[in-house]
Amino acid sequence: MSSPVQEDAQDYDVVVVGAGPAGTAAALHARRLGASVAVVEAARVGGTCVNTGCVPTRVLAKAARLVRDARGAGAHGIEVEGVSVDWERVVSRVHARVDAVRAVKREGERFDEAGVDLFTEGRARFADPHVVVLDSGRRLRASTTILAVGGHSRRLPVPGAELALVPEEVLHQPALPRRVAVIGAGNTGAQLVTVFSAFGAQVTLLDLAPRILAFADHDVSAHIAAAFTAQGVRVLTGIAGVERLERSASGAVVLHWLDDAGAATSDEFDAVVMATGWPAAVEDLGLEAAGVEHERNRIPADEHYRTNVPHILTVGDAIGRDMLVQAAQFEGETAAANAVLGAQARRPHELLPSGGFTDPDYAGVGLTEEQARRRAPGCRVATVGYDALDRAVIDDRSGGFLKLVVDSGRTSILGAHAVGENAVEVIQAVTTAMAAGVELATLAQVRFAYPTYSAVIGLAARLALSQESDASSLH
Ligand SMILES: Cc1cc2nc3c(=O)[nH]c(=O)nc-3n(C[C@H](O)[C@H](O)[C@H](O)COP(=O)(O)OP(=O)(O)OC[C@H]3O[C@@H](n4cnc5c(N)ncnc54)[C@H](O)[C@@H]3O)c2cc1C
Ligand SMILES: NC(=O)c1ccc[n+]([C@@H]2O[C@H](COP(=O)([O-])OP(=O)(O)OC[C@H]3O[C@@H](n4cnc5c(N)ncnc54)[C@H](O)[C@@H]3O)[C@@H](O)[C@H]2O)c1
Repeated sequence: MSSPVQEDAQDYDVVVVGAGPAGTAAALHARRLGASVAVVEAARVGGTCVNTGCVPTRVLAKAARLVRDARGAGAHGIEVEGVSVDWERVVSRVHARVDAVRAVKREGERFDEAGVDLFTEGRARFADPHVVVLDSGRRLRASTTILAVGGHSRRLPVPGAELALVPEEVLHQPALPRRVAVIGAGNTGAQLVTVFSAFGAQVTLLDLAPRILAFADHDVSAHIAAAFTAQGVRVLTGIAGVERLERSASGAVVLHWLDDAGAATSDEFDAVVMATGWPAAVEDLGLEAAGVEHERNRIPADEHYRTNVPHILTVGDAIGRDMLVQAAQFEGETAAANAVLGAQARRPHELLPSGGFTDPDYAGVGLTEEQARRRAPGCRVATVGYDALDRAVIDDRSGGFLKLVVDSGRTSILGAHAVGENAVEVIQAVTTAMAAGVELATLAQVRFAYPTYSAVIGLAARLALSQESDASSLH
């Protein structure tokens, strides 16, 4: 498609819109490949992950874990008195840690050092298929544009939704709410539940889906739901819908919903948080002016990250597929190679470990047991409970398990799913083995340092190799 003449526009080989993990990776890689590159960021460099997503959430998860450990210290003979949460200081620490991570990542400086022009003059929107205009009026013309605009939280379209918080607003609250409803039991909602619950709030978790963490392996989802319930969280899955929110005379928020039997129900909360999804930031991007087709929640892309307009690519959360940092970075680099070299690269492999920092942690990689039973008939499953793991017993953290899903010949690992202390790190170790093509028999012979959580991998691999029928376990 030829570009109309724009005398006043600055020319680049590649313009990247959005400087989150996907856009940053795309811009730096395109520059490494020799392109002239501009990156446009409307808010803070680093995007959702470092500024309002993974990093703040992880700081809160650490604080929640400290509260739990302080409350449980008596069992170790250590008396800790008067554990209380100073919300203001928790929030200050979150901001300080975000700044510390930003200082290490140095994204702005890295653009500068690499020779990438960074423009932070507001939002970019297409004027035509080759030109974006910034809020400042600056015009950038590109041979290729990579859209790495990410997504945003959303309020449900129900009356009174403005009374609810979205996740990034939690830190703006002047005080810790005492009664909290979290709507949405995905990764975001589940992590908020652990934080609020550890900090002493009464928490209700609601979801339309029949189970929490609906994308996770069934056993993971069931274990986390049971742990939440044991911690005093009210877990309401399969609700028929949220109807409306109102302000009560006392200033509380009244949430009205239809329960799993369709009956009208309501309760009062000090805060209602909507963690109900993450649509792509397509509003006001001028996609129509560029001829880029999009859906309400995402910008569709082919396996090479091209939109329907071949010189406009899209990566990261905007595609609405994996929505994880570890996916965004790979996608950014792959799209940059396709943009600059005219290559037809795809993502290197399908393995994408992920997890959440709830109490207990959960994580997974590859096929869930349900997926494997559909796609790989005869597959086998070996589950080892943390109660068979010395380190977990030593630490008195024996709730949890590692499940390995292997092929019918007991050669390849198809998936791994864990709940419990250090579950995310355990799954990362299995992912490394899977990515290296390590066979089950080799994994079973790996020596694991004693006493470690990752030793559960060796136990599960040996169980998977030895068992005559599947689904036996060391629980
Ligand atoms: C609460 C929370 C916790 C999370 N925790 C984790 C975790 O632990 N691990 C994990 O892997 N993932 C986590 N995620 C997901 C992770 O943050 C995203 O997958 C990742 O940030 C996606 O990167 P991205 O570059 O595609 O988008 P983003 O990081 O959202 O970056 C997009 C950027 O584009 C900018 N932008 C948008 N439109 C325009 C425009 N028109 N002009 C200019 N700039 C624009 C935005 O300002 C933003 O900076 C979490 C998400 C949330 C919400
Ligand atoms: N630790 C991590 O890796 C991490 C943490 C947070 C977010 N993320 C990623 O960010 C993205 C967004 O996550 P998220 O949890 O915000 O969204 P999500 O889309 O993953 O989950 C939203 C949940 O809200 C529920 N929901 C939607 N409408 C509802 C309604 N009307 N009533 C009740 N429930 C309703 C859905 O059933 C779903 O369970 C995901 O892809 C996620 O993987 C990752």
